[in-house]
Amino acid sequence: MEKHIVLLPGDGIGPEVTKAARQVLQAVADRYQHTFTFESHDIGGAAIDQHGTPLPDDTVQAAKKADAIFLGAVGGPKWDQLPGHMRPEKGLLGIRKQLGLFANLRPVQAFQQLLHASPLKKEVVENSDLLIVRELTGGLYFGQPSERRNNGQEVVDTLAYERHEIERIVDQAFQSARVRRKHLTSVDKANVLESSRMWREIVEEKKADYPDVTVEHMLVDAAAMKLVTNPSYFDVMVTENMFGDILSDEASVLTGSLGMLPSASLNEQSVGLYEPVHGSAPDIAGQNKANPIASILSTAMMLKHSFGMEEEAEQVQTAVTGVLQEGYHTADIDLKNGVKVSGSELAAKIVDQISTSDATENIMRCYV
Ligand SMILES: NC(=O)c1ccc[n+]([C@@H]2O[C@H](COP(=O)([O-])OP(=O)(O)OC[C@H]3O[C@@H](n4cnc5c(N)ncnc54)[C@H](O)[C@@H]3O)[C@@H](O)[C@H]2O)c1
Ligand SMILES: CC(C)[C@H](C(=O)O)[C@@H](O)C(=O)O
Ligand SMILES: [Mg+2]
Repeated sequence: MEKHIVLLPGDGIGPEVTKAARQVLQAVADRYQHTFTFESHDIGGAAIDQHGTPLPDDTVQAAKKADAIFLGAVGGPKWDQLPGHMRPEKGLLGIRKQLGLFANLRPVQAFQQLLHASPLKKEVVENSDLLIVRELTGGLYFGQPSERRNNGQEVVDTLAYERHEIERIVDQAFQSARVRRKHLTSVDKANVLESSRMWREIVEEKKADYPDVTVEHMLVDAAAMKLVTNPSYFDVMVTENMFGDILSDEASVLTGSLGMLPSASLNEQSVGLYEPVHGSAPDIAGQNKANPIASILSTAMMLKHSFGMEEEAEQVQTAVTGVLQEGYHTADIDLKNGVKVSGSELAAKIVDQISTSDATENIMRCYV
């Protein structure tokens, strides 16, 4: 198959992890005789420096024509003092909105090899395998007005949704639950927020269409607690944009590092942007310390969700697991008996497994 992939490396560790993602995609193309072509564009702080805007037009145009998009990360202290509309993060929010990427899938699985790397007890983390379905183009991130008023003495942000925006993300979550363990937890703050009460009503209406899925409602504060006390309770969680942002960083603790969590952002045509959940990590940028696994697993999501290449996606996941099994890890993973390597060394080991492994019968079920 021929596929054209737009790369948006961005800032901080973004370029380092994007390089790893590209190497993995190339290894998959070589192994399975696909042709993947790549084209890089600026976004975030890098785009501000080069073009004076966090989201140049040609980046959006290229992304619209691509078969899939990979994004590294945006942001950093260099641009933190810029006004809100000029910040690197606006580039990311802008591309999500312009491509209509409303469905953000964030799978979280505790790898057997890393159970001791979590600050949580092994017995708590074991068997965690959940999917956060985060609404990505509405809610508190995009509602208007969002401004300072009254000479800076007052401020407002707005949590707004139209019915159809909630319906489509809830449908997505039910569909995801259907192909997993058929247990959906809708997370909200219905004891306080009107938007959450409407969200609950819509989930209740939709459940008749998915009789095979068990659905429940949980308040976000309680969900945050249960996520670290009994994470294996959850299968699919669906929630508003901001709640999903916070819960997914919290959930990364189950895996041992934020550097492990991949994501896919899909629109109604299932065009996808794939990115690690983590940010630009300015504290370790340029030191070859960044864990590339979140990005590499994001390419597995791309292979599966945008290209329908299930076997290739499973191969990538098997390679990641294989390298972890051999004890290799980057500095963010706290393992006593492992072998600490740099980000590029870890990526090279994963690439090598993809290229040379003949383990097609021991291939992993693809959780991403
Ligand atoms: N999708 C994105 O582009 C994205 C996501 C989150 C934050 N950000 C931006 O990134 C900047 C930094 O934000 P932050 O520090 O709060 O969050 P962050 O995710 O960049 O980093 C949080 C912590 O996790 C570590 N970390 C993150 N990814 C890692 C990896 N792959 N390997 C090893 N360690 C890793 C960092 O070193 C840091 O200690 C901010 O400008 C923020 O807006 C961007
Ligand atoms: C950088 C920021 C705008 C972004 C978000 O909040 O969506 C990030 O935290 C994420 O999780 O992708
Ligand atoms: Mg986040």
